[in-house]
Amino acid sequence: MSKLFRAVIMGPPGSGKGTISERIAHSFGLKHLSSGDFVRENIAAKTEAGVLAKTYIKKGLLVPDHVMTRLLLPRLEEMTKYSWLLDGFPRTLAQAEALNSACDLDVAINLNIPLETLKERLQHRWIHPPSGRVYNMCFNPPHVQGKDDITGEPLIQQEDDRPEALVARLRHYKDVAKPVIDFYKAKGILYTFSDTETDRIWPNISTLLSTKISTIQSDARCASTH
Ligand SMILES: Nc1nc2c(ncn2[C@@H]2O[C@H](COP(=O)(O)OP(=O)(O)OP(=O)(O)O)[C@@H](O)[C@H]2O)c(=O)[nH]1
Ligand SMILES: Nc1ccn([C@H]2C[C@H](O)[C@@H](COP(=O)(O)OP(=O)(O)O)O2)c(=O)n1
Repeated sequence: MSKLFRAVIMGPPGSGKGTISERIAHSFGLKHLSSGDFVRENIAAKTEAGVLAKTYIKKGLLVPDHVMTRLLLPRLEEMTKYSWLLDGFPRTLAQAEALNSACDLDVAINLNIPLETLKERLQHRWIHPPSGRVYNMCFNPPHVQGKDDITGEPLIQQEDDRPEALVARLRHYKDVAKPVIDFYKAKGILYTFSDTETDRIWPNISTLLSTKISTIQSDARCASTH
């Protein structure tokens, strides 16, 4: 049995984590685990964690570590038989340490995107909440403005994408992201990609994952023959 591959993708709001995660899932057959979708599911289901999370998100703040970890780790336990890519978690050192105690990671992808690019992207982001499909009027617009391509249902703009909420989130993100980046750099698994366009970053990420995944699978084959 080939060894499973586990990765996380990190970056500030609007950096393209979801967009690139979908491409990775499609190209490499990894399960895309979106922490943001898990949060929104819990909010919609009015779970205890969801109700608590909503109070923080409305203020443009991150959900507290113990709430995110309580929400996330049980979902990872359901995925022990799969290779996956975790999107948007960890965002703090405490979350990274909690994840590290639960499983080993092969790669941590870090997106380093300029502030002005993030603001521009999120002003034009529209989503279809039931499916989590993401659009952008400049990058990947829907066929019909304001309507989801698959269901025709209305698209919305997220509350925490508003410029005033975004400024608070970006400031907070910068404060909490550095220890996480240092944590993965120290483990030798951090790979940072800097650009303003996803289409220019994607080939480099694809090359990295092709190399890493084939190395893991060839090591697993060698181990099974010895
Ligand atoms: N113009 C432009 N928009 C992009 C590019 N890449 C992604 N987008 C759009 O920018 C917005 C943010 O991309 P996401 O993939 O949602 O970013 P994210 O990091 O998952 O964002 P959060 O879920 O808020 O953390 C979306 O509307 C994307 O369609 C790009 O290269 N250029
Ligand atoms: N580790 C995490 C992941 C998401 N959240 C919160 C922050 C966001 O407002 C919502 C939705 O996350 P999502 O990844 O979709 O949004 P952003 O990347 O923050 O733009 O959940 C969090 O507080 N901590």
